[in-house]
Amino acid sequence: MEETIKITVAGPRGKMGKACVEMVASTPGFQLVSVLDRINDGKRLNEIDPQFSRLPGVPVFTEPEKCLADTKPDVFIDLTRPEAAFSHTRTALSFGVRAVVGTTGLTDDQLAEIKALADRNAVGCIIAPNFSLGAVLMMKFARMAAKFFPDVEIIELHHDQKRDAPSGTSIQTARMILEERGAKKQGHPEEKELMAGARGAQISGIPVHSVRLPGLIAHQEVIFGSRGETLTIRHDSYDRKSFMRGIETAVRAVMALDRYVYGMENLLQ
Ligand SMILES: NC(=O)C1=CN([C@@H]2O[C@H](COP(=O)(O)OP(=O)(O)OC[C@H]3O[C@@H](n4cnc5c(N)ncnc54)[C@H](OP(=O)(O)O)[C@@H]3O)[C@@H](O)[C@H]2O)C=CC1
Ligand SMILES: O=C(O)C1=N[C@H](C(=O)O)C[C@H](O)C1
Repeated sequence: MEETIKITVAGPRGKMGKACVEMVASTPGFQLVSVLDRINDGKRLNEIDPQFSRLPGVPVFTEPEKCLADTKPDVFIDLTRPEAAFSHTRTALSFGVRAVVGTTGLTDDQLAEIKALADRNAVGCIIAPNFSLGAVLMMKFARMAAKFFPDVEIIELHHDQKRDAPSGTSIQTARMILEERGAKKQGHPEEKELMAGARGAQISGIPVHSVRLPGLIAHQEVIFGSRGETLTIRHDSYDRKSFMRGIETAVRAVMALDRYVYGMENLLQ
């Protein structure tokens, strides 16, 4: 029989954290041993949200070190904010606790520091800007298409409570496209932006446009253009449950890892 995987979730009052707590609590072989919150130290999970009334015994911590030392998880999942995620993940890896990080907005320098720590300590760490299978396939299909359609723009659309722009998924999509076609200037060589931002953010020549509206969850279009045709690859998350299968996969995968992996596309070969 497989051993139970003990898990801590950081960000349990957040949109993703709530969905993740539900997933962990209802997945056979997973045990939620603690949650790490910004507030509510010393309380129980059922006291901070009635949604979790059936999980009365789960302790809430605000100090990562105490949380990890007292409850000894096998895997630490972070779904918070970039600065918190950076600090939490370094702490987890220093404690020898494997990490699965979904929080977006970490800088390249922060990611490099986390990678160095995970690899040096030989502790598994998976960071993914998008855990949904459809989004990972969208990124892979976009990389394939770029070989034949080098001109591309990305439109990412999210709920209006999202703090980071452009989204982690759109940045990773652009980077995967760049692996195939390299950096290049698109559009007219003398193009001028009459209003700042009109042509979006530029990732090595790929324009990325961010839309934030109530009613949306997480959506992205990758539009390729060529003579007389366009190809649009679109993905839509209509429910945060779409990310949970990937987090479950990442938790199982990180148990067998002794190094850093960025992106679910590197696990789903
Ligand atoms: N990889 C993926 O597949 C996905 C990634 N994301 C990313 O996940 C992150 C969370 O998204 P979402 O749930 O929508 O955001 P929310 O704002 O709904 O939730 C973030 C939560 O983190 C809490 N938090 C902030 N600082 C700390 C801290 N130091 N310790 C513990 N908790 C803290 C916040 O508490 P408070 O409000 O009190 O500050 C809040 O409850 C974002 O970076 C988002 O981009 C989202 C969807 C999918
Ligand atoms: O904040 C969100 O909601 C999401 N964030 C991730 C990102 O920045 O790409 C993943 C998904 O798009 C939802």
